[in-house]
Amino acid sequence: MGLLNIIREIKRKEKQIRLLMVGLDNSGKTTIALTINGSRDGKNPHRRLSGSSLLILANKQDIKGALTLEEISKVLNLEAMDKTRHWNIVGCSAYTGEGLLEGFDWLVQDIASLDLCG
Ligand SMILES: Nc1nc2c(ncn2[C@@H]2O[C@H](COP(=O)(O)OP(=O)(O)OP(=O)(O)O)[C@@H](O)[C@H]2O)c(=O)[nH]1
Repeated sequence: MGLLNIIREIKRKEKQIRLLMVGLDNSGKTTIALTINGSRDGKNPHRRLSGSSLLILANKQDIKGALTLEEISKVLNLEAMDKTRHWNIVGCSAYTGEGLLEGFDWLVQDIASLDLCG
């Protein structure tokens, strides 16, 4: 199922997803939000993050010399994360759109699977 279909399905079921996007200054958060859905961005982070899905977008992969996923995983020590945490790291470019669908597709599917279990 494509991302748009999944989003439509969630809307049809009147479900809401709270998305908190965190990143370094100038990392491309706004550009990703604009590329994905137009002009909305999240300025109201929700406090209850426990049990939430974590998607790490390694943006600007179109730039030569950008850190690889392996390098970023190592720096962030992702493997040491709590094993109950659902997480994924995806390389992307908000300029070309590459990887964004894959990343958000995983996020939506993962949230849907958590919802079914919970
Ligand atoms: N080459 C390249 N540049 C990008 C990409 N995404 C964003 N940029 C550029 O990076 C700069 C910062 O992008 P923003 O989307 O404003 O970043 P931000 O994370 O919202 O920045 P802050 O508001 O400082 O937190 C802009 O000049 C964008 O055009 C990308 O995938 N590739």
